[in-house]
Amino acid sequence: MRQYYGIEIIPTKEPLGFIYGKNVFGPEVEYRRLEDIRKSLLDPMCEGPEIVYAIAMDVGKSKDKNVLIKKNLLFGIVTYASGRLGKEPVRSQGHIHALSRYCNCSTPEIFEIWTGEAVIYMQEKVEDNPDRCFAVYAKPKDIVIVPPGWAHYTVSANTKEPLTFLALCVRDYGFEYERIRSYGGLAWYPILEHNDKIEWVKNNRYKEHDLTIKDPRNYDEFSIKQNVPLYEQFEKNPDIFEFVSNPNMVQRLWNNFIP
Ligand SMILES: O=P(O)(O)OC[C@H]1O[C@](O)(CO)[C@@H](O)[C@@H]1O
Repeated sequence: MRQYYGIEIIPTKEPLGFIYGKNVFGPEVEYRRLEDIRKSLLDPMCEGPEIVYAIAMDVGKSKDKNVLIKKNLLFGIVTYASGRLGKEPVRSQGHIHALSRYCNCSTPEIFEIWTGEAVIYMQEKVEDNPDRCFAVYAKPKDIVIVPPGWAHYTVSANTKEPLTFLALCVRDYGFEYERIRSYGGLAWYPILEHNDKIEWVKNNRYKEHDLTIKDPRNYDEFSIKQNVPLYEQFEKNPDIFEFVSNPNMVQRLWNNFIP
């Protein structure tokens, strides 16, 4: 893993967290505990690991810190506990990106899966009609973009190998939870069926809606390549990621966006 992902950050299981390599900076992890995320789960009373995931926001190579600041970008890394949340696989609670002060708009996020398997679930709106809902099934090396304003959560889809992913977002990130919690979560819940396969259950607090299940795609229009480490792409050409902190510069690409 170290060789491929272009930056030396090693996920640890006990305690859940990270070891940073030489010349790599990163903070103490923050934890999301089961108690913090219950309101967005299918069964808010479910049993599961006490600490569900560990997050380090603002990691990178020391040499790149100034560029990250200048471009108003931030890499975060997240690693998940094993286990399950009642019938659901281990997953994040889900959020919408709050408005950034710099662009006065919500911002996108780019995910790169490192270990395990992920489903990146996303829906256009958190209203009675959530509009389009997608579940993108991603494996190590896959890159997935979540557009500005969409609500999303990330599922650890392989019960045998917990998920770790890198994400690129705006530096002044903020998360909105209240609307999601008022609906008891997002419009679809993943549940683990026989053979640990994921099935999708509608959240009936939303009106009639569909789910599109898909694989990751190429993002040629953003000049982002699949199968080239995200961090390496940033090192080579940080300019291509300016749309993350300034999504309005590619406004036309967000219309009818398919992840
Ligand atoms: O707000 P939640 O759903 O607990 O998840 C927080 C994590 O989600 C991510 O934004 C990925 O969506 C991480 O970068 C972040 O730390």
